[in-house]
Amino acid sequence: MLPPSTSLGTGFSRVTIIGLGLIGSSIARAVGKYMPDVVVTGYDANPDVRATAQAIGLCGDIADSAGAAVTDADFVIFCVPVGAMGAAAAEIAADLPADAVVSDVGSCKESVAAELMAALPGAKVIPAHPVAGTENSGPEAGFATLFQNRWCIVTPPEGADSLAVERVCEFWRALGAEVEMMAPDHHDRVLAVTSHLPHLIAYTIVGTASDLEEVTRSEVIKYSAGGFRDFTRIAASDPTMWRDVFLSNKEAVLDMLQRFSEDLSALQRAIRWGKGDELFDLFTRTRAIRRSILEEGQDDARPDFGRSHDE
Ligand SMILES: NC(=O)C1=CN([C@@H]2O[C@H](COP(=O)(O)OP(=O)(O)OC[C@H]3O[C@@H](n4cnc5c(N)ncnc54)[C@H](O)[C@@H]3O)[C@@H](O)[C@H]2O)C=CC1
Ligand SMILES: O=C(O)C(=O)Cc1ccc(O)cc1
Repeated sequence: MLPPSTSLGTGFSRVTIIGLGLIGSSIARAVGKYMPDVVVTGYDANPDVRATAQAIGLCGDIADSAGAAVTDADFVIFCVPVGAMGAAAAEIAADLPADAVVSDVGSCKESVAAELMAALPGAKVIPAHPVAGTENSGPEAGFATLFQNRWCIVTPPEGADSLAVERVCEFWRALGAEVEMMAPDHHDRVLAVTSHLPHLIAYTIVGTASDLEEVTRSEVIKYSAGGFRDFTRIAASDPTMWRDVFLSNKEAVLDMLQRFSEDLSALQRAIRWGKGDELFDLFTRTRAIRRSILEEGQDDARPDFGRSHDE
């Protein structure tokens, strides 16, 4: 039997969020907005973050230990950097109610699922990844509409409790996301090319520009045209979070990087030998991909892409 029904049928009435940065605070705000009957408890290892969360009234209660945050929970979501998932889960192991569902929002799924299941043997662990975010971090960066019309990929382990899977899917739908199910290793390969490699390229190009001897730093800032500016936004993303992503999704990222390097070398040759048709053909194909993304309607939730935090 499900507990008394809450809004939109997730069955969850007491949600605990561990990690109150961009994603944790966005979930807290979104639950407050779209599931007002659900009680939200938050915890963050950083006392300054807890104090800010308290001051801005992020959730019903801010606990002062991870264990205390979960004692009454029926749904616990880890929103900490992927390298901190195992340690954060170990902290709640003694206090997690037996029937609670556990999930996370980590950008890599195979390693995170393994760490959560190892730290919480017997728990109903249903990992997920909302493919929505910004370059900002911290509890004040979050906003309730972050997940609206964005994908959330749910990666249930083999033999997962199907009711728990459905409740996690419903939770994300209630926050406005579209849910897709995927095997964790496939998720990690798809995200390696669509998210992790682009971040690596942005970090590299901004680093390269700032290391150039003959172009001054102020010239880079002054003359940065659209393309470079877009890279600087991505390269401003949280260093801890992205260090952890690359170390956790090492195999898939290295594989995609190898393919990327080969394609880059081919472009290098095309430029060197004046093969304009090769460049033109590639740029025509890539323009079509951009147009299909826009037609898909997975528009960007960031405010500087035409939406407001307060929507
Ligand atoms: N930033 C983004 O755009 C997206 C991030 N993610 C994933 O969401 C997770 C969180 O990312 P953000 O919210 O952006 O990071 P953030 O840096 O804004 O927040 C992370 C919070 O976790 C806390 N924390 C670290 N270790 C902890 C521990 N052991 N126990 C409790 N709290 C702890 C930190 O103090 C910090 O407040 C990461 O796993 C990331 O891969 C997923 C989708 C998008
Ligand atoms: O800000 C951006 O461009 C992003 O790509 C946000 C993002 C970062 C990490 C994720 O796992 C999902 C989304």
